[in-house]
Amino acid sequence: MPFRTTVAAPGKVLVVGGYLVLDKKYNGLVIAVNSCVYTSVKTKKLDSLTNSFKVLVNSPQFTNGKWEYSVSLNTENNPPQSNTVLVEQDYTVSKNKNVFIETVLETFFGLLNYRNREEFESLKGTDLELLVVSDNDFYSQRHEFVDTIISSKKLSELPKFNFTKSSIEDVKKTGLGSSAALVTSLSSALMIHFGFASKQSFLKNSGNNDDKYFVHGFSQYCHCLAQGKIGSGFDVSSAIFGSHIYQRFSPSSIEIAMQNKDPKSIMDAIDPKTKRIDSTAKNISIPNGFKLVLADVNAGSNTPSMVSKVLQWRKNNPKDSNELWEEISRNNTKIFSLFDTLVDESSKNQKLYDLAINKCSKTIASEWETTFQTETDCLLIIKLFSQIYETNNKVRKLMKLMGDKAGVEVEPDQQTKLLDQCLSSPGVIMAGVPGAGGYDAIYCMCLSEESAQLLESTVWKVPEFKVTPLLSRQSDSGCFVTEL
Ligand SMILES: Nc1ncnc2c1ncn2[C@@H]1O[C@H](COP(=O)(O)OP(=O)(O)OP(=O)(O)O)[C@@H](O)[C@H]1O
Ligand SMILES: C[C@@](O)(CCOP(=O)(O)O)CC(=O)O
Repeated sequence: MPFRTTVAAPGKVLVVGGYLVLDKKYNGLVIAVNSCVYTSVKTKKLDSLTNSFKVLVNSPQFTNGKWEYSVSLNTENNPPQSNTVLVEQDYTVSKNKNVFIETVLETFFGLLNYRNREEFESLKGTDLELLVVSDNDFYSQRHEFVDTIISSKKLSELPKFNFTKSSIEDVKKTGLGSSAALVTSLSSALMIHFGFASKQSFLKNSGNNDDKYFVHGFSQYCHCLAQGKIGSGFDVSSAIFGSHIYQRFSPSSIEIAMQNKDPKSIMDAIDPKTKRIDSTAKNISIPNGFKLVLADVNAGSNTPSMVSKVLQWRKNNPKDSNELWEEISRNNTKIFSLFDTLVDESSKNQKLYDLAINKCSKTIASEWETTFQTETDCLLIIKLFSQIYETNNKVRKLMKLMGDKAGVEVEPDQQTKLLDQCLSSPGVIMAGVPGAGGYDAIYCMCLSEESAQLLESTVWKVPEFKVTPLLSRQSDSGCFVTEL
């Protein structure tokens, strides 16, 4: 067993396919970002043997960021439970539960005991020390600044893994999927540390493999169990596999395991050989030069209630909702195929592609075709850029319409105003509310670093919009082993 195992798992942005990705018939574009949650697992030998072993979790960015558990065999005899594992929190250390950490630990040590009782028993006389830290973008850093307008330069000068001065329960999150990244990094680190998966399978850019599939299934199961519901799972999928076109898994693939919670049912569900967890992660490249920029808008939204209202509307209006979702899906798919076409065009003629990027990054998207109609050499590429801009705006309108019909502010009017302003800034090709939408976040896709900086120094500085930039950018990588 290694001395210490550390895994980083990225946060996410669901750029295309919000809500539709809940239905296996549709898919979505999820982009992994370069902000990660890191979990480090260390085994500490003790001098004495005890009847259980301790797991000590430390999340130093939070005022109450410590949880302690004792792990032992369940000695209940009515009915006999000798093959189950007990994970009991020591509430003198922290009175609050961390359901995501506890669920992963219970599930993991149940599998460890199921695989090899002696190995489980051998853990007595050791402690397991877990360190969990997250890149600053996962949590609002507004507490560090007195002025309301916060620049990315000031954010970049903060210490890494900055103390939030808040409890984990009260911290304002930014929507990057902290629980999915936590569950994935913790699950991966434990599985590698105890030999359920190989370190080699999780080297950066190691590609997809059976070990990743296995840890993906385990992480999806734990995340759903901890949340008490089965979402689409796009966030755990991108935490494992990075950016891709995601199609959800069948909820039935983990329902029995979630009911029984026994190691055999769990292993049956997540076994890489049977591929019962039938989600797909199709690689997609973000076209050269496209820069994803994110911002936290100082307002909140309640994703679960938004999701339930939309699904209720869909249930009550099957014909209308199917027609609308089919139209949204056609446009989503058009964006995916335009991305692929642009990737081909840039590989065919990088010089011409870069010329088109250079021209369009200095002009507002609505004027590209008229401004450059005589630029015959790169006009094809410019028309492709325009199609992405127009198609994404069409998707925005259709998603806003869906929200109006379902009584959900998917793209509230004030977000519409902000997004339209963003698209009036030179070089901004796409803008939208990611995932479930609402008031709390926006993304933009810019054609150059300069256009991203201009956007931040103009539109995002308008006090009315209450925008705080995030530092995250798109990343190619899913979770990977690293050192802290
Ligand atoms: N660094 C961390 N250390 C320990 N637990 C964490 C950490 N980050 C997240 N968590 C766990 O994940 C929970 C947040 O999950 P929740 O489902 O509320 O948000 P989320 O949808 O993942 O949020 P967001 O997408 O905004 O990041 C926290 O309450 C905590 O239990
Ligand atoms: C609305 C939904 O499709 C996406 C939610 O995305 P986010 O948590 O708002 O980033 C729900 C889901 O896919 O589980």
